Parts: sequence; structure tokens; C-alpha cells
Amino acid sequence: MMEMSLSADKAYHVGLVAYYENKFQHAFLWFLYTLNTLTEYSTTNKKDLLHYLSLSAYRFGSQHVAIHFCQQLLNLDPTNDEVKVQLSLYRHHHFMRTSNSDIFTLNTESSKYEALCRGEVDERTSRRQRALSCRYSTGGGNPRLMYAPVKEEVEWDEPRIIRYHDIISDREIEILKNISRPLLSRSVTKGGISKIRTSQSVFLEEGNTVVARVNQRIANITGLSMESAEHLQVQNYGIGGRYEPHYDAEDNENERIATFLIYMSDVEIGGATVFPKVGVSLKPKMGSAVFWYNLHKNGNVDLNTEHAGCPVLRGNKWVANKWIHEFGQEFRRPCSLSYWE
Ligand SMILES: O=C(O)CCC(=O)C(=O)O
Ligand SMILES: [Fe+2]
Repeated sequence: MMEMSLSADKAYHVGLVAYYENKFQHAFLWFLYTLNTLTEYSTTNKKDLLHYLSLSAYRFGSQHVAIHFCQQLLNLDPTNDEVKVQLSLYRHHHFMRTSNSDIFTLNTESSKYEALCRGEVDERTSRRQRALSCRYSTGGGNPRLMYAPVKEEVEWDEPRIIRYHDIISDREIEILKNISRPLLSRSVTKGGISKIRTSQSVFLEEGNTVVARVNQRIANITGLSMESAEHLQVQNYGIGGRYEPHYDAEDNENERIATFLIYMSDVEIGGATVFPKVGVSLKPKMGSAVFWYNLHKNGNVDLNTEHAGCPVLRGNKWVANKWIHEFGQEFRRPCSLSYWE
């Protein structure tokens, strides 16, 4: 196998991107890699690199590391007054205490999410595995599914996450992609365009027969009313595209009671849907869908349903979201007054 390693210049570039996204610990580690792999052929300027090494250490809260690299910069450029000022600032500045001042060990708040995305966590212990099962389902006796039951697999017990296999054909997927492509635009979150959600998406209205058919199928499978559901949202992620940990629902009236997420592609590497609070990772499988309730029966957000779409590392990811709301489900998923459910 060919040995692949990232050049110093490319690593420097990655470091800069991380730095300007305020991910200082990541940035620092990329800059450190750059420093260790720098050769006479590299175009990266060593002074710039040392400057960013000290800055990212400073921003991360590691005073001695910031001073160390600032000192190295001064050795290389002894007459630079700006660096002298910087160094004295570092020496006298009151540093913010961070939860982890060991800069070499990645330990950020999002570490569980990242570890899940790297495939390093699997909470599916054998005890837990035994609680999981698969079966053919008729959506609770829905006549439309009596002779064509769907393959249902329990992916997780709490929160209950169900995977439905082969619920949409390759042909239907192709049609949905084709009608979406010219309409896609940068996805937004509640606050508008955001670095935490880097994908393109479009809401598709029911006018198209395939869209209407897919919506009807979701109603059949889940047994829920589509009365207050949002339009089907097709979403496409390119390389690096992701959606960082978030909840689909908030504490408002008529919230997103459930999410039905259809995978319209496989992803070669990356792109899993992960639930950091419980440690579950769902691999996109074209033609399958996953379903979960975002709300407890008492209407509160189920805090374990926090989830993310991991960065796509290789390939291209297509999904379609159907967000189903509370209104209309009163008799289909009765509410509970209990604090616990
Ligand atoms: O792409 C995924 O795997 C998750 C998408 C998601 O969570 C969303 O769009 O709300
Ligand atoms: Fe989501």
C-alpha cells in the first residue's frame, strides 16, 4: 500500500482553517505537525508558523507553551520588536484557566462526538445488543403495509432509534436528487447560516408524485399524522460537510416530535449520524431510514436525542429529513402527564 502523509504546507493550511474557526487546540496540533514535517522545499514561512503556534497555545490557555514558541520566534528574529512585546504580554498576562491545560491531549467538550465520528466509540455492548432486534413491521397493522411489510431494525433502545431498510428505491432516490439539485442552497440553522451546519438543502413541496409517495410511506410506517409535518427536506453534504451536535426540537408549542431521516446515498468514509449522549453511530446506508422521537410523551425534549452528522471524509452524502410535529398526533401517540416519560 502506498504510504500517504500530509505535506507540511497542507497541514499548515488545515491549522489555519481550525484557528479561524476558534478550534485552537486542533489548530495547535496541526501547526505542531507542520513544524515537525517542514522541509527545505516547504513554502510555509517558519516565522509565521511559530507565530501561530504561540498564538493558538495562548488562545487555548497554555501559557508556558505560548511563551516557548514565542521565544523560538524571537531567536529566529531577534530584532523584531513586536515579538518582544508579545512575549512580555504572555509573561504578564493573566491566563484563563481551562478545564484541560494539557494541550497535547484533545479533550474538548465535543470530544465524544469527534471520537464517535472517528469510529472509536461503540457503546453497543453485548448486554445492550441483546435488547436490540429486527422484524417485519406493518406499521401497527396498516392495510397499506399488510402485504409489503417493512424491515425494521432496532438500532438503539433508549432513545429508541429504529432503522427501516429498503424503504425507497434507487429510482425514487434519483428522481429526488434530480429535482433537488438545481434548487439546493446553503443550509441554515435557527441563527441563519452557520459553521456548525455545512451542507446544502431544499424543502420539496408535495406537487411531485415521488415526494407525495415518500411522504405517504413515512405516514404508513410511523403511524403518525403528516398534518403538521414540514415538507421533505433533501440535504447534500460535500467533503467536510457536517452538522455538529444539535437537537431537532426545542421547548416550544407544536415542536418536532419525531425525525425520519432517509439516507439517499452510502458514504465511503465519514458522514455517520451520531448520538454523542448515548454513544451510538449510524452509518448511512442508501435506501434505509432512521426514526426517533425527539420529545418524551410528556412533551419535554429527550436530552439523549442530541445528534450530529459527522464530516464527510470521502464521497458525497445525500439525506432527506421529514420532521413530524406534535399537532395531529394526540390519538396516535398519546401524551403523558408523567414527569418520567
Ligand atoms: O445528516 C445527518 O446525518 C443528520 C442530519 C440532521 O441531523 C439534520 O439535518 O437535522
Ligand atoms: Fe438533526
